[in-house]
Amino acid sequence: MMKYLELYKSRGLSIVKAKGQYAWDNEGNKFLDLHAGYGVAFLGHRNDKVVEYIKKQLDEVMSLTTAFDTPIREEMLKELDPLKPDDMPYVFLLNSGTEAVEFSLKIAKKITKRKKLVAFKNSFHGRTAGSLSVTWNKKYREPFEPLVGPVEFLEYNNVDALKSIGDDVAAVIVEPVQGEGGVIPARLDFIKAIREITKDKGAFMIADEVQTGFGRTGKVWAYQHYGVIPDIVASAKAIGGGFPVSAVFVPEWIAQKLEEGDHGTTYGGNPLAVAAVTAAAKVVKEDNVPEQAATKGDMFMKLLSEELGAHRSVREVRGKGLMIGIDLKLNPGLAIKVLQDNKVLSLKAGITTIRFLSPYLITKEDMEWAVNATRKGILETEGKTSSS
Ligand SMILES: Cc1ncc(COP(=O)(O)O)c(C=O)c1O
Repeated sequence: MMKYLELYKSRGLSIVKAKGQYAWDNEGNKFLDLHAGYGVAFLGHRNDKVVEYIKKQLDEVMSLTTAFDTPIREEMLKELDPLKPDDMPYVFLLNSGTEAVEFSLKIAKKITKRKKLVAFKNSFHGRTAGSLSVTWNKKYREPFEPLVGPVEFLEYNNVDALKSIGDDVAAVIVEPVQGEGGVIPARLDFIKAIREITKDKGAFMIADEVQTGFGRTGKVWAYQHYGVIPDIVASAKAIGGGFPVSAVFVPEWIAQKLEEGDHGTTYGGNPLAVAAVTAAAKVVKEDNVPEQAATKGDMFMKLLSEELGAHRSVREVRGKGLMIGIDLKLNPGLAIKVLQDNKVLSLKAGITTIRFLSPYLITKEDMEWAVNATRKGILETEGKTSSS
């Protein structure tokens, strides 16, 4: 009998159905899904519009390289246009977040003709060679070295540290809110300083919006909270409405410097992925998703702070929009298990943070459900530590 390689620790659940912000296991238990497949299901599981578009496309063309035009691609470009990152009318589709980062780094290296990359402590950009090189966690990186380099890791949210960026740097890659690293929003002065210094030194500023992008933080793109415009935006997760697809956005001047063969992908931009992005873009606009994420995120964060902020093991409730972390002074593993026992799926970030990547459909009742389950998780964690 074959076995699946367990590179992710099993959560001990068999999920048989998911819709909106909920998932059901094989015993009929209903879960509030704030894990959402690492945030992929931000537009809700099996969003009606996304399912409709994929089904329609399945009946037309399923496999095709982007060397051939399709009506669905025309439609996608039209739907994405009002949502595109500022001044970035060119998009290229890939299949995963890590690939979007790989291509972004390649663009920067090719155009600047420089090799050095700058990333930040606690960053996460993926696990293929290029993206892994700019990922901070040594556990992921070291067994596979030498990777792509040289890479310098600077302290996140430290403006002074940016002074070491010289004119040998091809790109500075930054998450506007660090996700895997612990749900840490960048400070305004930090992002502004990155933009200024990269401009000054002729380096690219790459916004890794794989986790933050497409409405989750309360703006379509999280960099838009900071009043700057990066050179390249890498996106994935939410942009496919649940379908595996990623995207790299670039301005005209960069597009003009790229040529045939600079990057490629057999599956990237396939008609099903394109249909999914088209539908996802429609949903984001028609349902005012970023505004909903902003309002609901504020409400959820306020509720979590008010109800749980005073617990002795809670260090901070933080985030942007519906990207929320509850940072504990203890390991969050037990709390995440208790949350799951109370039918709320969440995930870990950094070493001490419970992370909620809620679909935008979350309701006030769902939030109360999550708060109560989190309280139980925190109390049990505190009980364990005080009695041990
Ligand atoms: C900011 C960021 N970049 C890149 C990635 C890698 O994406 P993927 O797992 O789709 O390769 C992730 C995944 O969590 C991420 O959060």
